[in-house]
Amino acid sequence: MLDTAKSSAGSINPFEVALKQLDEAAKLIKLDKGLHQVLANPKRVLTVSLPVKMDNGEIRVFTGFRSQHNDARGPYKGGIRYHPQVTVDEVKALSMWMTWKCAVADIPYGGGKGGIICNPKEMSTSELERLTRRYAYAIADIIGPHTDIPAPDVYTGGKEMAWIMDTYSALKGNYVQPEVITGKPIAIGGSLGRNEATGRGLAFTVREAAKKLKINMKSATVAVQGFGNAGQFASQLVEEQGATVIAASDSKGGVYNKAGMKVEALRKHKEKTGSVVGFPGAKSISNEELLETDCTILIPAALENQITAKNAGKIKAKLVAEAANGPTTPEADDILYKNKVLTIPDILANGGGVTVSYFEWLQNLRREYWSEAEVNERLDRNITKSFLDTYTTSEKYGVNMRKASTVLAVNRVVEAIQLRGLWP
Ligand SMILES: NC(=O)C1=CN([C@@H]2O[C@H](COP(=O)(O)OP(=O)(O)OC[C@H]3O[C@@H](n4cnc5c(N)ncnc54)[C@H](O)[C@@H]3O)[C@@H](O)[C@H]2O)C=CC1
Ligand SMILES: O=C(O)CCC(=O)C(=O)O
Repeated sequence: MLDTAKSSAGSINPFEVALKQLDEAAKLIKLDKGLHQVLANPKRVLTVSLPVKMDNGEIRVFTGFRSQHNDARGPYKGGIRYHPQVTVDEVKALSMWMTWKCAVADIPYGGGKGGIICNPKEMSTSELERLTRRYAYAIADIIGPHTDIPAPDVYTGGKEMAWIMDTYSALKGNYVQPEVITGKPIAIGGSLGRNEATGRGLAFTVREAAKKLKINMKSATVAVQGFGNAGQFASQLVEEQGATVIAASDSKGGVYNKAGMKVEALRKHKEKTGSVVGFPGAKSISNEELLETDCTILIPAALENQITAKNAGKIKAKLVAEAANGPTTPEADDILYKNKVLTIPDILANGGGVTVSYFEWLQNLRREYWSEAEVNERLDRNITKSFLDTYTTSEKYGVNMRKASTVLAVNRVVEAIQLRGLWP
């Protein structure tokens, strides 16, 4: 049953979007009906109530979720999102996209995702710690180093991962188990390069797409929606390839300067003021206007359902590189394809994060530490291959990159299901 509540990203239900994308891929590869059903349903969705004592002494009960979509290729893997409008269907969609993402990256994981309905911006650090530990306690029996390995997502990061690792380790044998979670601070087993990995992977896919489209990165202009972990590093790394960032935004609004804005200066401004808004020399724009900016590369790096049938026809970029999960609806995909805008889909473009999470997990299991150069080289090799695999699939089927990446992923997951014999 579909949840009718709004998600973090508005009124379009992300799970309906994910199901439609699956339907389209299933049609292209003439997928068996039973297997289609298997893939349309997460294997398990856990909802938990999380009582937390707030700083003022009141008890508040939060709701949390963990959706485990498919583990045919390996343990469930995926981040945890804190947002006031998280819904169960959003988490289900995100877990399905994780299954496809890990298959496109060809790393041995399935897909999972978690979320808590809360507003972390209005909570103290100690309230967030009590909430995170309560959540870790509530999901401890379904996560684990070989079953389900969480990671950061919107409004979570190293500190939440550290609390989850600590709570899980204390509960399950009382010895340190860093391999239960990725995206940890370096001092407790995090990997060098993980913090930048989503943006770095995206920049590698942009480099490859620019070659195909014959875009000269030195004269390319960039608009980035969402200036958090993914958006900041993505824009910094495309800037390093020679491009100029002319528009950026966050939840409070956006800024535009035709002459360009240095990413480091934008980051410092956001660090100081809490937003990119008010960046010296730039004019204010809305998040909607940012998407329609006249630029070469558009990087949606915030939430789902930003490019829809309403505004897709107004996108002027030649290339859309999706750092966010689910920023484009299927109707908008068709419009962009018709208008010859190349979209590097989320499950390919932002796969750098989970790929380096995989490297972190390997390092933890072996109690090893890799250099940042080694992490980045491996990421480059891996994501470049995924880009080329997807591009070849899109040519083979004559479809856009989203359909190609979903077909590639579904074929890989189905092969694993069939070999293992996991029939319904
Ligand atoms: N962090 C990671 O490793 C990965 C993140 N992603 C995806 O990237 C996207 C962003 O995640 P992170 O950067 O990790 O989160 P974050 O919490 O670091 O940053 C989120 C940013 O989005 C902005 N934002 C929130 N609502 C917005 C709105 N309505 N319009 C414009 N901006 C808005 C926030 O102000 C913030 O700057 C999400 O879709 C996430 O699922 C995907 C793969 C990996
Ligand atoms: O690093 C990971 O395990 C997953 C990150 C994530 O949630 C995502 O790719 O959407």
